[in-house]
Amino acid sequence: GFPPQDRDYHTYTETVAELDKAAAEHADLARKSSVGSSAEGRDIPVLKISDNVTEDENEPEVLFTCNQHAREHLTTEMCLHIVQRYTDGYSTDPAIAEMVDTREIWVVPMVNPDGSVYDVAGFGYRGWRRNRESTPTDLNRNWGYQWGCCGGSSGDPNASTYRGPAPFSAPETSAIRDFTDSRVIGGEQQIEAHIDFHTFSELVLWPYGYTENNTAPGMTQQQYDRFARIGRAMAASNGYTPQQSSDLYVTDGSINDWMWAEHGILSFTFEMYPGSGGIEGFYPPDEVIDRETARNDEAVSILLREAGA
Ligand SMILES: NS(=O)(=O)N[C@@H](Cc1ccccc1)C(=O)O
Ligand SMILES: [Ca+2]
Ligand SMILES: [Ca+2]
Ligand SMILES: [Ca+2]
Ligand SMILES: [Zn+2]
Repeated sequence: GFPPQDRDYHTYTETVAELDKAAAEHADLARKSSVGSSAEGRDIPVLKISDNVTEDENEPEVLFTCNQHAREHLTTEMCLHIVQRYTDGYSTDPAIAEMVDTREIWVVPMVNPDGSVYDVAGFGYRGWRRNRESTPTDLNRNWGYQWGCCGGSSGDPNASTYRGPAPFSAPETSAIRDFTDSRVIGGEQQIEAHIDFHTFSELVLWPYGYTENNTAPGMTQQQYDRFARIGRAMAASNGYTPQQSSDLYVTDGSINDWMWAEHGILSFTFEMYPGSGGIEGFYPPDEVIDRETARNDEAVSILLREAGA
């Protein structure tokens, strides 16, 4: 578990309990289900938030994924903050109620539960990034669009950016893939927009990551411009720096490239607080959780509104 001075961070067990609590306290708005299991057999839960939550209504759907990278624990808090805000806030905030009534929101607070558990299981933080397969995979290099194409990942099983032996070889990425594929109804992908939360550097990133070109097959200038416009609007609200992800460095097999190219989902990465630092940047004190999760409230609202536009 977390050390006493950081006890406000949620462990896997506490995260699952939070989702169960939200579903129990707001049975009309929130329902927990599973997208599958991790390498070590942990359930990977997803919470759906919407009015008439047991009905699949014809409303734009939006996905939030967190904690692909084990040590990036602030992202789990970000997803749990979204859960809390859009359930508890329903009865008090008309803008929240409007979004919950007219969208279907999916939240996956822990994509990589095994890695998250492992990172805090020792006598101090382990700085762990990948999953906990026998040969650990960097989940954010294991997605199947342009997998391993372009020097944006490693084929070395010992490397921190090891892409795995094949696309979707990791149970965690294949679980989220299957869930996303299942949201194609009548030939139409119901999910319109997505944010994958990471730490750190305070950035809003959009695809493609595999190429430094702004346009490429499956990304026209108009589509790029829409990513940039929305990315810049979100960054203006939280003070992060907006850029194409390959402006940072080239990555291949990232979640964003697959979500966009495969499903046409407006998919962003947020790199949260802090803006800079060394390994300690992955472990901000729990005192910053409330401030640094609420910092993204407006950006989340922007994306939810854009999904219905
Ligand atoms: N969180 S991080 O330190 O691993 N950085 C991310 C940054 C990133 C995220 C999505 C596409 C390209 C790059 C990574 O996957 O390398
Ligand atoms: Ca503290
Ligand atoms: Ca609904
Ligand atoms: Ca629906
Ligand atoms: Zn990350």
